[in-house]
Amino acid sequence: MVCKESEQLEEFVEIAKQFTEQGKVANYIPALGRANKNDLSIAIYDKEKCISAGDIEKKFTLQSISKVIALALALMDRGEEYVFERVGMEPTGDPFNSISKLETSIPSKPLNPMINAGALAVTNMINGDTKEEKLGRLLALVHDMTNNTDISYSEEVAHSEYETSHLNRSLSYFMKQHGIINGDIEELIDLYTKQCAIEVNCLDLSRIGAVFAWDGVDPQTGRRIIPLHISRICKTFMVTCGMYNASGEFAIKIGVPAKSGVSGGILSAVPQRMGIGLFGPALDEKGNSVAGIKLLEMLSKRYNLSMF
Ligand SMILES: NC(=O)CC[C@H](N)C(=O)O
Repeated sequence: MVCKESEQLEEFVEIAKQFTEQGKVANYIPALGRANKNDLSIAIYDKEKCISAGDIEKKFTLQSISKVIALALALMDRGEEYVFERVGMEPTGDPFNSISKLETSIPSKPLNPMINAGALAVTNMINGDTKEEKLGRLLALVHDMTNNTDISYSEEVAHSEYETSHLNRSLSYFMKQHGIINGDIEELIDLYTKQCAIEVNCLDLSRIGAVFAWDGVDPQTGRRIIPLHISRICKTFMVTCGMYNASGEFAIKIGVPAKSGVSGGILSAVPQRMGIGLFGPALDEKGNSVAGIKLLEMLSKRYNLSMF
């Protein structure tokens, strides 16, 4: 399906773009620091059509958005009992990379799969004999959800994060000590950084959103990609933890399941209505796309998107 530029959407983008000046691009992963902070683009995908505004061909890495896809795969591979024995279901109220609650939570396990500790534990659960096979299986799921088999990962971004992932290594070693994860930590960090470096554009992201919006079914082809109960779990985590420690405010102001990443991408799934993919690399202090949130807020008000 071709995505058509929409004048109305373009107007919203122009207004939201004014907020990019208030944000900063992430630079703790050196390769992300080169993004243009004034970019803002969006694609909206539903059963009948796709509309867009801005440069929707531009590629960006999934970063934390990959956490929700890895969770779907781990749940398909291992089942709910196994996964939730090792990762909790509660929001943290802390930044995404916080280490503090790992030690103080009882039992000692990451509070949810959307923070880095939980995501590392989830990635460690993906089935496969080698890290290449695990990454291949994750990419295959992304290909199915987007209907785009060209998607791969950015070696540059993966390498850049791998070289600087000291905190993620610490989280992983802590969890290994506590029996939450097993295996070689360097292999896990290699897989996790490649997972985070999977490159998509807004259209791909909107198609992923549409699969979640239609409970695991691609609304275009009618093909089931993720079981209904797993899609529901993923969407629930998107509501409670998807925007890190801004999830509460996001639920009030926008009211749709969403997952953000430090590259500036936001994936949203409006149940039974649309998938939304947007990219705006200028981030607020919590690590969410500042103009992206403004744009979603305007769209939610205008089209009454809140599910609450
Ligand atoms: N919030 C994010 O997007 C974080 C993802 C990033 N790869 C990290 O682990 O730090």
